[in-house]
Amino acid sequence: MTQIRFQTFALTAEGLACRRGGRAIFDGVGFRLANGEVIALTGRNGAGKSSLIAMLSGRLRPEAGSIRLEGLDDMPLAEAAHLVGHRDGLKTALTAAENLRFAEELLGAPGLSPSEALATVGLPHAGPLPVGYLSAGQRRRVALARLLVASRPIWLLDEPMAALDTGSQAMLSQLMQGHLAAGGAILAATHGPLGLDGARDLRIGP
Ligand SMILES: Nc1ncnc2c1ncn2[C@@H]1O[C@H](COP(=O)(O)OP(=O)(O)OP(=O)(O)O)[C@@H](O)[C@H]1O
Repeated sequence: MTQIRFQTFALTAEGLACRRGGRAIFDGVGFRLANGEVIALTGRNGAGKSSLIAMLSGRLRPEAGSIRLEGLDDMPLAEAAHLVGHRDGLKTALTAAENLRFAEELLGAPGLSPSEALATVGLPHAGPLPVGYLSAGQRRRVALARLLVASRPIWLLDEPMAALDTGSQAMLSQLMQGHLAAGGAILAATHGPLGLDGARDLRIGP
């Protein structure tokens, strides 16, 4: 049985509005996300899914509305959330293990070691390889392995299944299930199924 790792928390967004390049992208977006919950963020291309994730990770200011994290001893959302964006954010000249060591030091809250995390995502031999040598799906899996080297309660994932083959998609569903069972929460922008029971749909845009 999975052990609960995370304290009680609730992330609440109300009346969020987004404007980019002078254009209104969405407004009136709200949700509540607490321990063990998952939200599948859906909407057409350009609806603003990545923009909403950027707001939640503190990289983009909402035009209106509020984002509030309660619990977790008043930890700021930027420290509680783990972002895997749709660009993988890896340093291509560094090896897979070096990328994960970098993430471990940057993000704190140690989880698995880089080699354990790589084995978990099915890349046990990729540690010494420069990330630039890896395929798109393998790079994606290294990016997802960052979720495991630093233990943070809220996962913000932008198109996490992109570039993954069927087996890797199943592996990711299992990782997400484990995170939820440990008391974590997930908000994932997606165009397809996440393979998780009980995911709530949050659709933005027309
Ligand atoms: N830095 C920026 N400056 C101006 N406009 C931007 C910027 N980034 C995104 N946009 C615009 O904001 C809108 C929302 O983009 P966003 O990437 O959030 O959509 P999305 O729902 O994630 O799309 P997709 O499904 O294609 O990934 C788009 O019209 C996009 O062109």
